[in-house]
Amino acid sequence: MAGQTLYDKLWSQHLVKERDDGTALIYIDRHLLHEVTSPQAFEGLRLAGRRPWRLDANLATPDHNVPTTVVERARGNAGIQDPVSLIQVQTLDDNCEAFGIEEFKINDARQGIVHVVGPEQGATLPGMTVVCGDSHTATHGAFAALAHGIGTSEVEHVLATQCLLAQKMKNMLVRVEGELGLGVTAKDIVLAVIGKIGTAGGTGYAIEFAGSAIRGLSMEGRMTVCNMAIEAGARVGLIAVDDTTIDYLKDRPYAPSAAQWEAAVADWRGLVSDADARFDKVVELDAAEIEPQVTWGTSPEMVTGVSGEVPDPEAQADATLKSGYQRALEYMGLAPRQKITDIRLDKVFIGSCTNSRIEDLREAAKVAKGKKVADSVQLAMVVPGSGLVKRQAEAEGLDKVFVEAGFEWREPGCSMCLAMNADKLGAGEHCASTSNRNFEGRQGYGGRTHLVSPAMAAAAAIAGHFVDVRTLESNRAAQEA
Ligand SMILES: CC(C)[C@H](C(=O)O)[C@@H](O)C(=O)O
Ligand code: SF4
Repeated sequence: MAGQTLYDKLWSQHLVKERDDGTALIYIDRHLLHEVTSPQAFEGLRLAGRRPWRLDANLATPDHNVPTTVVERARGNAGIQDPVSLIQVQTLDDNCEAFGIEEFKINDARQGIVHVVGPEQGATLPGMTVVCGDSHTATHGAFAALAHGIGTSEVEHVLATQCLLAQKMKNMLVRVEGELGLGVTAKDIVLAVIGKIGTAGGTGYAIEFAGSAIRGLSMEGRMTVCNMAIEAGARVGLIAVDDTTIDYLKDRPYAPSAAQWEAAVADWRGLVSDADARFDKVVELDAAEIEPQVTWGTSPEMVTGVSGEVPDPEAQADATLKSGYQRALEYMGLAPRQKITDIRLDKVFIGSCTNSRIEDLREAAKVAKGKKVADSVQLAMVVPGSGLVKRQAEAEGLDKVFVEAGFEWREPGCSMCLAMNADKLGAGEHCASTSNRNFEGRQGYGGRTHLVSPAMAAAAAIAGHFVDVRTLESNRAAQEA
């Protein structure tokens, strides 16, 4: 028998029962909750007279609907101007209180985007099944956890039973070998993967990311990669356990300690695909060939290297592709063959569960240090992923670097990643954004999103248009030498 993939191992370790038709019941170790997808689930429990099955498996925090300005946040929930957002956040608080679920409320220092908070607390651990009513739960797979989004009715089911009806996925291996160029990051890797396989390329698969370029990433970088597996169509992204994983988790509040830590680590070491494991599909990329990526269209697969240009729809032989490109260029207000570096920005957003961790902020600050945001950029904002990321960044003086350069330094939340709170793009505005989705209206009605890495976003804020961050990096390297 062939060896097992990491996904196969995680699946079989959590399988409660599998039927002949392929439907299965799996056990869920960790359930994360936020205000958008939990209200009806709690209501369902209430109507059925049920209680959560295992309280300590649950952890909640509001993120999508929270305001991010200091003034509003100082007022707690009362600072939420939008009535619907206020109801959502207040309902989460009330439900967690009523059912006894731990919640990091709006002004708890540990509050933040649920996918930043879980790993930061060590609430996400290798070998776990992790679910949340949120598609970017794929992020947690960076820890060799089987993690994916679920719908609201499933949130209720998990709350009530700690189990989930699931179907086994196929196995895909995305191997990225070699060394990344200066200034090229995890975000560029995952955008390049999506550019290569498309937004439906991973449908039905659990993607394991492997190869020397992936092993060389920090946990922050690995989370960025797995975060966007869903944008490649795969509900699950995974990375095997190694020393980087283990070092990150040591002494985190929810991680095991003392003798239990040693036992856990011994166990976690086995969370790798066997050498003879078989994958249904294998995709390979050469890290050295990956440029800083910029999306030009209205889907993450509409992406190219910064040295490239907007494609010409007329040059597409495929009729569907041609009309898709035409529509995207029209919405984005871009011309065929326009150089990527000629795209001018109105706003810059550094944040979201893709890129709001400490390393992301460090990379952006490195670029912004001693520079000024271009006059033509109306708003450049940095939104840390959690209160603890914010605190760490302030301890390192990153907030000062940003503020001196003309960026706004905000309170943690999903912010301008999606138009569910006060931070929005106006119609027609171009935004360099470190988030993960760029479809029409994602950041505000008529808004035009360009997905990039934190360093690329910071560089665009300074220049007022996209610039190749590698030229800045090589300048700096030359100066330091
Ligand atoms: C609101 C939530 C259900 C949604 C998701 O599932 O991903 C959001 O987080 C997003 O990024 O679009
Ligand atoms: S930061 Fe964006 S992608 Fe992440 S959970 Fe919030 S809205 Fe979804």
